[in-house]
Amino acid sequence: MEYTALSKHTELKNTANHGFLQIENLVKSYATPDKGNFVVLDGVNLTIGEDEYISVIGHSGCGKSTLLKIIGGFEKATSGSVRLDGREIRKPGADRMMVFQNYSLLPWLTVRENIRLAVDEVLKNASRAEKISIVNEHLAMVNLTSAADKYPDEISGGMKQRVGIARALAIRPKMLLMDEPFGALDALTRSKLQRQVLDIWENNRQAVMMITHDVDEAIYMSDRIILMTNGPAAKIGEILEIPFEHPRDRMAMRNSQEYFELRNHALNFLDRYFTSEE
Ligand SMILES: Nc1ncnc2c1ncn2[C@@H]1O[C@H](COP(=O)(O)OP(=O)(O)OP(=O)(O)O)[C@@H](O)[C@H]1O
Repeated sequence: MEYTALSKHTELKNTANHGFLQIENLVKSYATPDKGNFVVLDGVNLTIGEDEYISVIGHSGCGKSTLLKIIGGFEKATSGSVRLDGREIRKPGADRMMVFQNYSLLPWLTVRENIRLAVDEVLKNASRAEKISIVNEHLAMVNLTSAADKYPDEISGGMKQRVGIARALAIRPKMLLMDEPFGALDALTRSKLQRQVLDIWENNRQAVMMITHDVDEAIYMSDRIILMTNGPAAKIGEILEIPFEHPRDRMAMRNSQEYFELRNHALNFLDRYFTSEE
């Protein structure tokens, strides 16, 4: 299969002024009992702007979640540096919130209480009235006001994911880190929630890094797509710039020649790496 070169949209290294999150020469390896040192990420360089929506795509096991966890402060880099707003990331912090695929809600708390707990932990100096107002605002933002007093096992997967997103946004992080946030949802719910997340982001822009396996989702939502090479020792293979203005019209985008080219380019990249492994 021929690999289309979209040079106007791709770059191997960041040269633009996106310096809110700065990742330099990031290496992550694990000591294993049988195979010695196992290198997962081998020299990742990336900078992201404070209001940019970034997606990360790559084959299973290439280290996408590891990258996100290092930015989240849950894993330590073996070498290299990761800075947010000029400060080295060493541990988790309220400036970065994670949204996982498996919801991770506390089952003994209601929807409202799950969001309130995060607000209480992070916004310690806010008054009670302010906290109530923040929780209500974020419940409304994801259309969950009427489900506020239900427990996680009384609501659907899409609703649970909306609680996770509302909880993450309620503490007003500088950066939102999402690990396949729509992966467990049916196609219709997925599409609605993608739109909802974009609506929220467009009204209140912040830095977002989202892992996905879905090229269409990545093109629809992101400003840039990070295409990872296969692991072990994965790196950034290419960065694909998505030129469509926000807010985006999914149907109009999909019918454009440019969308078709971007989609093929990303799929060919993934195919090429997949084939080279065989
Ligand atoms: N604590 C650990 N110890 C040893 N190896 C690990 C550890 N955590 C992750 N790995 C390895 O690092 C590699 C990357 O894992 P990671 O979960 O980041 O990949 P991924 O790209 O997110 O995969 P997927 O798309 O399947 O979720 C895998 O080979 C995994 O087995």
